[in-house]
This record gives sequence, structure tokens and C-alpha cells, in this order.
Amino acid sequence: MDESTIKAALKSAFKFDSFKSELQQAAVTEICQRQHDVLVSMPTGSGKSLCYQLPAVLRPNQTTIVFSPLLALIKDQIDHLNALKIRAKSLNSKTSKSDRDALIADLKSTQPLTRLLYITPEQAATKTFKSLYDNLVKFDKVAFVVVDEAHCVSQWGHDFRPDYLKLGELRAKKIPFVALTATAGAEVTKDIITSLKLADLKLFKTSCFRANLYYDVLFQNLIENEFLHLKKFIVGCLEDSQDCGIVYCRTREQTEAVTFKLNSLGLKARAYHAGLKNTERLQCQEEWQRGDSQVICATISFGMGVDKATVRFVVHWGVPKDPASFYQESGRAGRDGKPAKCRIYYNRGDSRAILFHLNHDLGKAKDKQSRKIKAENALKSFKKMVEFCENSDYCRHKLFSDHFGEPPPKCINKCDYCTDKKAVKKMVEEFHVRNIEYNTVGLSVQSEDYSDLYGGGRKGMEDFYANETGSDSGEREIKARNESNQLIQKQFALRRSAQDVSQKTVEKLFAKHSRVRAPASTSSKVKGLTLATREQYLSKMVEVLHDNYTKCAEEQIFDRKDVEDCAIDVEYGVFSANTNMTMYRSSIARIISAIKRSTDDNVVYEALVSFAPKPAKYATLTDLFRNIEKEQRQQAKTEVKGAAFQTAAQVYQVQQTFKSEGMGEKKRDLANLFGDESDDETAKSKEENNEKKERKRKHEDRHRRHEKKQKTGGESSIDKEYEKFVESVESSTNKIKKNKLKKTEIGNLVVKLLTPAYVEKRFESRDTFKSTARNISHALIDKDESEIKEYVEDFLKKNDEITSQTAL
Ligand SMILES: Nc1ncnc2c1ncn2[C@@H]1O[C@H](COP(=O)(O)OP(=O)(O)OP(=O)(O)O)[C@@H](O)[C@H]1O
Repeated sequence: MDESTIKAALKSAFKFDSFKSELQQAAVTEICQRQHDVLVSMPTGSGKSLCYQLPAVLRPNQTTIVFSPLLALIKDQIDHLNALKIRAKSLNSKTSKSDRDALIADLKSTQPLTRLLYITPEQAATKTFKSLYDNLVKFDKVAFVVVDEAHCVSQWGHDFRPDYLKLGELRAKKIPFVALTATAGAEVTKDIITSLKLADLKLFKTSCFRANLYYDVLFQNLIENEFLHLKKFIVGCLEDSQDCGIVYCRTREQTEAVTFKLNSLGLKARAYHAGLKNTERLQCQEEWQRGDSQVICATISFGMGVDKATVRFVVHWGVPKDPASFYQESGRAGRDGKPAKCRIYYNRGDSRAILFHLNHDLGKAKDKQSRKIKAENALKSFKKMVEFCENSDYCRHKLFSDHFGEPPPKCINKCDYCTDKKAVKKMVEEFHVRNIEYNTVGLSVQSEDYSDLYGGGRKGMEDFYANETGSDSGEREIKARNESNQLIQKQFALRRSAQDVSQKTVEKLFAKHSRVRAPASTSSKVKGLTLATREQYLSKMVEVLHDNYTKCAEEQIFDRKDVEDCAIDVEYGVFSANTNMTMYRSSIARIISAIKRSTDDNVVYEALVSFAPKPAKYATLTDLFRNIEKEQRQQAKTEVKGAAFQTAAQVYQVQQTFKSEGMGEKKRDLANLFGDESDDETAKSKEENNEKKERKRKHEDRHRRHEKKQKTGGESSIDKEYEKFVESVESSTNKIKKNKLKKTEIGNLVVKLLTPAYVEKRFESRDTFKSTARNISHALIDKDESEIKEYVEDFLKKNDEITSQTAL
């Protein structure tokens, strides 16, 4: 068939002036000759469909049979072709009887009008289809047999479909096979060729590199507000009104949650998942196609066959399933050839959950060879993705080139790594440090590591503590230690060359990030103990303590950080009291069991009862707010206890008091309000009386001790200790009195006074707000409450806008 005929059909049937690429043209030309089987391996969006649709149109009186994996995909193709007035039909379980009869009648006629017949591979196995196919072959009415998404034929493929394997049985003389895929690596290609019995094959393959797509990976746990971050990213990607994007989520719940967040942040988003009714799904997809919604938050059920040119971003909210799926899903971006972005917001919790399930699948598949291979492949491919996100030290596009057996592309600046290696390495390092901080050691995660995800699970953490002296826990210890070391080795390797890293180095490096006390002396104090193990035990303790507190405490005064502080104290107690690993472990295990028992008995665990929460350090803004919140919670408790009933006037009076008075005053006013004290004066004189009484008591005490000393001729050590204690208490009380307010109280007060201005956006940035609060607090260290208030009010009056340059 000559070129001009082909070009004319391109224009008349498909309305295109030219081919999308030379490869597309070459593939079409080759297929039109009907001399060879053809395998087209081209990236998503490169126009593979035209490679068989155009030759099909050019075969009058014959029909091209197309095997395609999904009804939705088939529907899209048929709609598209019918819109071009090309007769395409499908035969499936949903085809009505009359349509089916009409279609079969056409196909059995001498000159069928149906140019393309779309079938799922499952349908191909039915008797109806077989007899129809035999009839078509017999009368030489089949132009081509096309296998779309041919990677489904391979167990190595991410979408293996057993029915695809049977398609090779349809081979008949003189009927060329055309296989198309976007995601065939070397192994998959081999499988396609053997399973479909492709012979005398012509291969049309382009590089998988899509230079218009920019890839990057971010870690959710390093982002302060991940949804706001996502929103900003989306807004940055959408320039034109037709622009849109996809956020792929792992679960239906996630699609709903992300949609909700994005909508509340002002974007037009819709959730799409298989749990929706068909009509809802269709409506959702159509809205997105039309451009009525900018973002579709979908599970991976969305997208096969989705052909929208103006997708400007594809986000994976969590880790994609495997490199091939990632390539295909992210490849839905930038099909118009213009720049688009593909981003993973990685979340280790998510990837652990997936690994858990994949390991579980593998465990279940142990007897069935085919299932086992599939499960092994799935696990191996997923681990590649985890590695890609957590430790990538290479170009992001290399993931794909490796997968497709190609040399790495010249990316230059089409991914975060090639654009700024140092920044990516730093981010990865920070991610790992954070994970060490929160106890997740190890990179090569195994199934048992996820037990903590499921609160012990069937096997899980219960074993971890129940059999402390058993080999199981010992093995885990060793494993944790090895993994921790591996991690550090890797971190060192990222910086310079790999080197031997001792446990001491590990501790030194991570001491400042750990929560436990005296981290740097871990291994020297308790033989065999590692920092990572202590952190793990601590996390477990926090978990059970928190559970105990939330279930058993009547009033929830402590927040999670308080509970963690309490656990840190308890762990430190155990750490200081033991010198070897077995003893340390047994003590921790005993405590954890005791906490659990308390929870079962509905009793708050003793360490929590006696725990006095420390005021949060006000080094960070979060700490400051925590303090305020805690005070408010405690305040609320006082109010609720005292107030059986409040009149509106009383409420108003309390509110006024809150507005006009500081914290110390406020408590007294509340007490007045509820009748504990008759008035300020009474309170004052009561306070004075108390002070007098206290002075008298101390004096008598001193006197008694002095007499005793005289009698015994010297001070006992207990007396000395007591004296010291009394002195230290007195001196700290005096200090507090002298400073009037404690440092934390000053910090709280300053933040409280500055907050309205922050809400009004008078501060240049959050950082400016923090540094201003810090600087003012430092400057006013010896001032009392009213002086502080006066200063801050004056400062705000003088400065409408506060920048880093604003002088105090
Ligand atoms: N010659 C051409 N000129 C202009 N546009 C074309 C041409 N051929 C195909 N296209 C368009 O390119 C887009 C992608 O085509 P197509 O859906 O066939 O890609 P694909 O390679 O099959 O992708 P996927 O693997 O995701 O299914 C479609 O919008 C199609 O109409």
C-alpha cells in the first residue's frame, strides 16, 4: 500500500495532517503491508492506537479484531471512533440481544461493515466468539488481530491477565498479529513474543524517556501541612482554564479525604473510585474531561484509556505499585507534549501497609506456583518503588529506562535529582533521621516489621514482648541493630565513600535526634543495647501508655507529648537501673504488661498518676501553643468542676475577666465568681496569713533542727540533705518571685498578645512571628505581666507590619 493512500486516510478518517512521530508513521506503514507481525512499544500518549486503527480503516470488507483488557477502555475507543464515523463495535456481556444479533449478522455477511471489533480476552474464550472467529477466518474476513496493552500477557507485567495467554491460540495463517504496549521491559517483551507466538516480527520501539515530564519525590513527614503543600503545587501547575490533573490515592477513603481537603482549600476536586455507582463515576469522569473539575482524586481504577491532553500534573499520594504502573499512571500527564509534572508525596506508613499485604499474599501463595511468581514479582517491583523513593541516588527517569532495558536518558533537569542532587540527598537524609527519631529502623523492611501497624496483630508485637528471653526477640534485636547500622552506612555512603561505622558513631550521629535520655551513653551503659532499640521500646511504651490514658483517665489533661514525656521518664528509669540487655528488656516488658493490665482494669497507670507534665520548652512555636492549650484545658477542667450552673451574666463576667486580666488574676476571679473567696481583699489577706504561717513553720523547723544539732553535737546527713532541700526550694521560690513570671509564662503571654496580629497577617512570615515572640520574651525576662502587656501593645501600635527588619 502506498504512502499517499495512507496519508489521505490519515486526513480523511482521522482528521490529522501528519503523523505524530516518524515511528508512528513507520509502524502504520509496516502494518498496512500485512507482511509481518508487529510489536509497537511506545510511551503512553504517543499515539499507539492509530497504529492499528488506520490500517484497519484501510481494509474494506474485512474486520480487525482488537483485544483490550477493560470495558471502560473499549467504550472510550468505540466512542472516539464512532465520533469519527468509523464503524467500531464491541461484543461483551453488556451488549443487548438485538445489537448482538445485528453485529453477528454484519460480521457473517460477505462484506462486513464493521471495521473494528473490540473484545475482552475473557470474552474471547466463549463459544460464541470462537465460532464467530472461525467463520471470519474461514472467509478471510479478518484484517488484523490486535492485542492492546499486550504486557497483560506476562506474569512479569504489572497487570497480568491469565486470559491473555490464550490469545496465542487464535493464530491463523496469513492473519498478522499486532501487539501494543507502553510498558514492556525486556522480560515482558520476551513473554509477549512467545505467548502470542509472534513470528517474523517487526519491532517499533521508542525510548521511554518523556522529556516533557518533570519527576520529583517529596516526603509527607517532612512537610508541615501536606494538604496545603499539595494545593500550592496544584495551583502552580494549573495555568490555563483547561488544565487539570490527577491525584492517585491508594484507597477509596484516601480519595475522599484528599478531595475534601482540596475542596476546603478552594480547589474544585472530585473523588473517583470503584465504590461509586457507575453513573456517579461516569459523571465524575465527564466533569473532569469537560474541565468542570480541575482535580480528580482517584484510585488506580481511573485512567486506563483516559485521553486528556491537558493533564498538567499527576500526583501519587503515597507510593505507586511498581515502576510500570508508575510509568503508565504518571504518563497520563502532558500528552499534548507540553511540560507537566509528576510528583510522589511519599509516606512510609503507607508503603509499610502495602508491603505487609504483599508479604501476606506471598505467604498465602506458597503452594501455587503461578500465584507465587506473581506475588514475588509484585513484592520485588514494589520494593523497587520504595527504594526509588527512600534512597534514590540517581535520575528519576532511570527507574523507567532500567525497567525498559534502555540506557539512562540525558535528563539534565527533568527531575529533582538531576536538577539539584545535593538538595535531594539532604532531604532523603532528613527523612531517614526523622524515621530513626520515630523508631523506624531499617530500609529492607520485612513482613514482621509491620506488626506495629496492626497493634500487635496475630503475631506481631505481642511476641516481641511476651517471650523476652526467647530467640525470637533476640533475633529481632540483632536485626534491628543490623538494620540501624545498614542505614547509617548508607547515609555515610551518600555523603562520601562507604566506611565501617561503629555503634558509638551511630549513637553520636543520632543522639541529638533521639527522644530517650542520655542517648550517647546507650551502648556503654547497657551492654548490647542500641539507640534504635531504645527508641523502639519507647515507642511501644508511648503507644500502650497513651492507650491506657485515653481509655482510663476521666479528664484528658495530658496530650500525647506529655504521655511521651512520661514514657521517657519510665524508660530512663529502666535504662539507669540496668547494665545488661536481658535485664533491660525484661524490665521494659514487665512495665508494658503492667500498663496493659491497668488498661484492662480501667485504671490509669501509676506513672501517669504521679506524672507532673513539664511545661513545653518554648523554643518552638508549637511548644508555645501547646502550653497555652494545656493551660486552657486545665482551666476548663477547673471551670467545669466549679460551675454547676452559670447565668449568662456570669458567663459574660468570666469573658470580661479573661479579656482584661492575665492568667494569675483570672484564676482568682474565677474563684470569686464561684464563691470560694468573698472578694479580692479576703483572698489577699488569706494569702498573707498563709505566708505568715509558712514563715513560722519554717522558723520552728529550723529551730528544732538546731536544738537537735546542739544535743547530738553535729548535723546528721539526713538533716544536711533536708536543709539543702529546703534551701533549694526557698531559693527557687525566691527566684520565681523576683522574676514575677516564669520564662515559659512570659513566652506564652507574648505569643498570646502577638497572635491577633499574626492572624491579621501583619507579620511578614511565620518565622518572623516566631523570632519576634522569642526576642520580645528574652528582652522582657524580668518584667511583670502588666509591663509585658504594655510593651507588646505599644510595639504593635508602632508597627503595622512586622518584618525581620523591624526593631524591637
Ligand atoms: N498523528 C497524530 N497527530 C495528532 N495527534 C495524534 C496523532 N495520533 C494520535 N494522536 C493523539 O494522541 C493522543 C494519544 O493517542 P493514544 O491514545 O493512541 O496514545 P497511546 O499511545 O495509545 O496511549 P496509552 O498507552 O496511554 O493508551 C490522542 O489524543 C490521539 O488523538
